[in-house]
Amino acid sequence: MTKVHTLKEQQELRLEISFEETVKVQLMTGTAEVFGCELLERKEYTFTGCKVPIFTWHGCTITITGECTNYIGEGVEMFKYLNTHTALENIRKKARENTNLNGPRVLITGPPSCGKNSLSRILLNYAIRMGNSPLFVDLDPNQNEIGVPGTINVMPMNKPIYPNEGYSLASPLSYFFGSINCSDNLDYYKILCQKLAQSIDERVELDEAARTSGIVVNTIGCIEKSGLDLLKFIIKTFGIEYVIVIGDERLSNMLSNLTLEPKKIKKEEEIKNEKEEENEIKTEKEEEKEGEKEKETKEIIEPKKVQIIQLKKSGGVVVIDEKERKTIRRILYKRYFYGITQNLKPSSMSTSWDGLGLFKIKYLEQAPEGALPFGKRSKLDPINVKRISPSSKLDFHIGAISFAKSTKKEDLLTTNIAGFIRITKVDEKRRRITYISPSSRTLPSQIIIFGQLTWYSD
Ligand SMILES: Nc1ncnc2c1ncn2[C@@H]1O[C@H](COP(=O)(O)OP(=O)(O)OP(=O)(O)O)[C@@H](O)[C@H]1O
Repeated sequence: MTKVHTLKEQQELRLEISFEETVKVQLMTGTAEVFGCELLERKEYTFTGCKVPIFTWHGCTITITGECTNYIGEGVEMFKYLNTHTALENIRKKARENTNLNGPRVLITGPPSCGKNSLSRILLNYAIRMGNSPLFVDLDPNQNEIGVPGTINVMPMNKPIYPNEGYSLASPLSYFFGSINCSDNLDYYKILCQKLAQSIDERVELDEAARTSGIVVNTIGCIEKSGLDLLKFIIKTFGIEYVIVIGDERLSNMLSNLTLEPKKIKKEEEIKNEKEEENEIKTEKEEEKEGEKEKETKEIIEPKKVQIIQLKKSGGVVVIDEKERKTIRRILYKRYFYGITQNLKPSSMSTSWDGLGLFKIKYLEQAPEGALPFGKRSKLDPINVKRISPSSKLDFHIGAISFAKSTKKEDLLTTNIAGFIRITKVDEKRRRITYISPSSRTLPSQIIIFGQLTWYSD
């Protein structure tokens, strides 16, 4: 059954489509966008198992074919989201004009299901529409938008995130945490965040588009106690200058006094040399310029206050319960192995396990602080990995193919990942492993790391 919906300016048609239904959407007249990505007129978009807001700035007519819950709401928050984008765009403009300045480093936080991921998409899409190539950092191992669950990732974004396709899995830089909960090993999670942040700093140094476009960081929804400490750690590690807090004034307050240590400090010697070079008699204009330069250097050296931007949750955001999250994670694995539109067939391969290096990350139970004498930390190493022998216990496990150059613990745990396989069968008698992989080529590395991730059904 096809239904026509007419939207007035700044209204939003909100669709809630179950995993069993498929719904087709067509923009017939006017303009409309989904999470900031414009819909093309008359193009048919197919959605299944998701919540989709179709927003219009100036009014439109849309047809919906298929069964779903839907209603029209006022997209009042979109105006504030657009204002936020405009402010970020101004910072990018300044970065393009002045190589001493960088594009904005933005982090989005708030309680679970408040619209963090949706706002990340909106800000990324608006930035891309203006010709920027921001880096998108997804630090949520529970429901990672870029990679599979259990990973944290960064990806340069230079084409829109299409409404029914999500993020292309083209070239993310992935680190394998191996669990969907950061709290399973906070120390290890933090080390991976540091590695990711370091890679971003290196990229920003070399890539002009990344330098001026900045980064957008999506975080986990845990904001109490250790979650709050983790959030502060992430803000410092990634040098976040702008924190967008959705729908939680208390959190805004808790983050309000954060400062960043200066990253770029000009060495005294450098400054002295620059001054010596310019020891000629100066005109008034030159002196003025010099004053500005000194001010700039000073600004770089002084700790910078993190700015908090408080935004309201959109009226359309839907709370996702644990059962639905589980289904979404299964879909994310399926998307990895079967392609975004799930029309690819992964290769089923078999290999001898001789020559393979199989490792498992250990998630040690850490002694609660209260159980230790005051001021003492547990002596157990919280970050560990051990070599394992293949056994049928590995069936259905997700294995990360590591780029590690050695089997030293540090290399295994902190090297980025080439991709993933899912073990389908371990034949202990014949010493062979059967697995599926999105690529039919031989494994790019013999080192495979397992965590706690399994995927049972296709
Ligand atoms: N305006 C809207 N209308 C309808 N659905 C929406 C709207 N905004 C967001 N949603 C849906 O609400 C759900 C929750 O939003 P989102 O995933 O952005 O929240 P989140 O804070 O990132 O969640 P979490 O961090 O807990 O995983 C998603 O399914 C999203 O598609």
